[in-house]
Order: sequence, then C-alpha cells, then structure tokens
Amino acid sequence: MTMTLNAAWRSASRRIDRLDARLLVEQVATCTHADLIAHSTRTLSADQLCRFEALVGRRASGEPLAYLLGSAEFYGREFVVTPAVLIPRPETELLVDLAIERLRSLPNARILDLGTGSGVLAVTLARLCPGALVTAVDLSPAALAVASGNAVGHAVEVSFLAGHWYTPLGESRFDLIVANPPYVAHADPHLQGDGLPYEPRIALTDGVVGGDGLACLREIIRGAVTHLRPAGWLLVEHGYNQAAAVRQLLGQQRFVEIGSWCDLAGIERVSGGRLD
Ligand SMILES: C[S@@+](CC[C@H](N)C(=O)[O-])C[C@H]1O[C@@H](n2cnc3c(N)ncnc32)[C@H](O)[C@@H]1O
Repeated sequence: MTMTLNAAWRSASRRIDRLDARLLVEQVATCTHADLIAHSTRTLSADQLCRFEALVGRRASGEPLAYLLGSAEFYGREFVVTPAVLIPRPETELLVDLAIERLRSLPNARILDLGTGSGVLAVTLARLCPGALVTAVDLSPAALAVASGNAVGHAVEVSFLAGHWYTPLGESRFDLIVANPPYVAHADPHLQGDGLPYEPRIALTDGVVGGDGLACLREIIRGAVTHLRPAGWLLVEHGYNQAAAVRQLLGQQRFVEIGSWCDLAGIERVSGGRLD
C-alpha cells in the first residue's frame, strides 16, 4: 500500500498533533515543509508508510517527538538527542542568557557545565564565546557520547569528562559554573506523566526516597566554592517551587549578589550568585 504525503499527514493528524504529524511525514519522506506543500501528491512508498505508521503509533502512546525525530532545538540550533539524554527545555535557555551577560567582560573565561546531557549548554556557550575554555561533566557515558557528537556537529571544542559532579576535575577552577541538574523529587507524580517516563531517570531526579529533590543542587552549590575562581559565578536551574530553598543554600556558602531569575512564564527557574 502507498499513500500521498498529504493523505498520510491528514490521516495521522486525527491521532496525533497536526504539527507533530507534519514533522514525522517530513522526516520519513526526507523532505522539507516547502516540499510537502509543493509536492503533496508525491507518494510514500510501502516501506516509508510502514515506518511512518510506526512513528505515529509511538507518538500516540506518548513517546516524545524529539526522540522520534532524533533532534531538538535549543537556543536557535539543532541538537541530536537520543533516549540517553534529557530533551532540552526552553526554560534552560535562560541559563545561557544569564551566562552570556556575565561572560561579556571575560573573553577567555573558563566555563564548567555540570550534568551536560546532550551538551546543549556547553556547546551553545562554546559557540557564543569563542575564546572560552569549556569543560562539561556527566555521570552517563551514553549522554557524553551524544554531547561530544553535538560538539563536533557545531564545530566547537569542549572537554568532556565522565564522573560524579566535580570528581573528575581535580583542583581545576572556573570563572563560571552552569548546571541544570536533576531536581524533581523522587515522589513527584509528574515523573509518571507527559513523556517523562521516556527520559533518563538519572536526568530527572536525585532518586532520594522521601527527599525534596535538592540533593544534587546541595552538592553542586557546596562544591562550587572550591571550584570557582575569585568572583566567579554559579548559575543553576531548579524546579518551579525551589527558588527560595536554592537561594538559602547559596546564602549558606560564600556567595553574594544572590538572585533568582524568571523564565518566560514568569516563574523563578534559575538562581545563582557570585563567589565573594
Ligand atoms: C536535567 S539533565 C540536564 C541535561 C542538559 N544540561 C540540559 O540542560 O538539557 C541532568 C544531567 O545530569 C546528569 N547527572 C545526574 N547525576 C549526575 C552526577 N552525580 N554527576 C554528574 N552528572 C550527573 C544526568 O546524566 C543528566 O545528563
């Protein structure tokens, strides 16, 4: 059986979001949106149709579109994503904005990205700050393989290290540390919904039974004091209801200019401070 691109798109739009259906048709037919409009009577082969139906079925079951497409957009650039990495979120772009503001006067800054996942923060900062020296750490070797592929794809150099937060870094110190660590509490019901069961558990939650989700943030904030250069900045992403707790953690260490910043929805999602 074969089907025109347009018919396949319309038929899938009855089961999944129309835009998702369009992107999946374009993926299977290896065509652009313009091709889809101009050549909508082109047919999908039986093999393509079979692959398309399988993808639509997976999307209808809740599998995130980014894993089906194998890519996601972050800060205006495309990144390869696989189920080994968290799908980058728009609110994480706020971390980039805040980092860039602080790096303006530091053209050769040393930057550390903790929990790099797909490498979106490390790679984006390396692209935007060509003189910077960027290091990125993750516990997951599979995530690091995706991240280093993204660094090659975006033609930047990042030193990727495997290990637990600061452990692989020795005594190195940085001008700026960014981190989007796992911060969803282990018992949070959101972990069961909206595509999250498909994402790596290690990227979402610290796994502490009965915990508040802040175990990784506590460790990162404590360790930053010995891995920042004087006057260096730490910027961390956190949950929608964790800003006050994170500011308190920063206040317990030698941080000044402590603040929280809102995402586009007006929710405090990034907090940070400068080492005194
Ligand atoms: C929320 S994801 C962030 C990924 C990426 N930075 C982003 O913003 O899309 C958190 C990442 O932290 C990593 N991670 C979890 N525990 C870690 C640990 N103890 N040490 C280093 N990385 C860890 C996970 O593998 C995951 O890639």
